[in-house]
Amino acid sequence: MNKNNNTPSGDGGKLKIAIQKSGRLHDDSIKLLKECGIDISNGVNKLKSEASNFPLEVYFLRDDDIPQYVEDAVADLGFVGENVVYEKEKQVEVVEKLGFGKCRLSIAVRRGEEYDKISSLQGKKIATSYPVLVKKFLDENNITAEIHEISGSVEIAPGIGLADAICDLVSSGSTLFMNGLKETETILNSQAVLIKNKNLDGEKQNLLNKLLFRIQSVKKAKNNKYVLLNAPNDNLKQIISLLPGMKSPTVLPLAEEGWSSVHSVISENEFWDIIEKLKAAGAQGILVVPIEKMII
Ligand SMILES: Nc1ncnc2c1ncn2[C@@H]1O[C@H](COP(=O)(O)OP(=O)(O)OP(=O)(O)O)[C@@H](O)[C@H]1O
Ligand SMILES: O=P(O)(O)OC[C@H]1O[C@H](OP(=O)(O)OP(=O)(O)O)[C@H](O)[C@@H]1O
Ligand SMILES: [Mg+2]
Repeated sequence: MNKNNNTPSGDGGKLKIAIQKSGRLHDDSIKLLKECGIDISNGVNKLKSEASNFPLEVYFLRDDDIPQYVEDAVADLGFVGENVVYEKEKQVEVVEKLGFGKCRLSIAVRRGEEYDKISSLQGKKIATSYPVLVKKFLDENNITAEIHEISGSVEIAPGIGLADAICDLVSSGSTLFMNGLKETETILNSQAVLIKNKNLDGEKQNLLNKLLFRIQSVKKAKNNKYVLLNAPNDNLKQIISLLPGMKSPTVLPLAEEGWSSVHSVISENEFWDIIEKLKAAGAQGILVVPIEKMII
């Protein structure tokens, strides 16, 4: 592998990003690039695509292979789950959490089985596709157990006598439930992240900074709502004090005397709390609008 081909002369200075070809992260990865204003054609069975309006080339790969490709500078960047990044232990840098592909890596045992604490795993056989992370977890807790590596359908293992316990990804818990298992320990909380090669040249780092700026603007917008409301002037001060806004709320007079229209931005976390207080303070006609991009 020619590691020097990530120079401006090697590939015209284009950033190369690896995303999952198909599976849980594929659609959200494409969607995020789109929301960043990057148009890529995504034809069926196409393994490589070029953005028409950003110097970016997209490779569609199995998610397990992405950290290796990024370490080797075959790709400069990747969108991949933290679970895969930390299992593969490749020399890559995690740049940004992306807010999708949220799940956890958990130990589970048969529902009827007694399980008090981690020591219940002592001497047991654990089936998993994450041997590195499971070994680390067991070592940290001074547990000796046998790890049996399998590449998929992990939840079936206890039911067919292959193992006493499993360690696999969980989100809704329905796969565990349907296989008669109960979750007993979470060993990692995971979401999709942006990873980068550790030796990007200056030109590619500049492009990455541009992409990152767009990603952060999209993420911020998703975490905030634009709120418009009518406020009686008598209570205007109190209502304004409840609203953070990007600098401070916008206040405009309404046609009806004694009333103002107030516009502001509220973060998702404190949204319902603030709305309740606004209502109590006399705000009326509250409209909540999604924000597409947020640049501070
Ligand atoms: N149930 C889930 N909910 C949310 N995110 C998940 C879930 N399961 C997996 N993920 C995340 O999505 C990633 C891809 O999951 P997927 O099941 O598509 O992987 P895969 O079968 O290994 O795909 P590939 O064919 O690319 O190897 C996981 O590594 C994890 O980060
Ligand atoms: O808690 P849940 O919401 O049920 O999700 C958990 C399941 O999701 C993932 O598999 P996926 O459905 O992606 O299929 P795969 O095993 O083919 O990768 C994971 O490996 C679990 O089996
Ligand atoms: Mg995979």
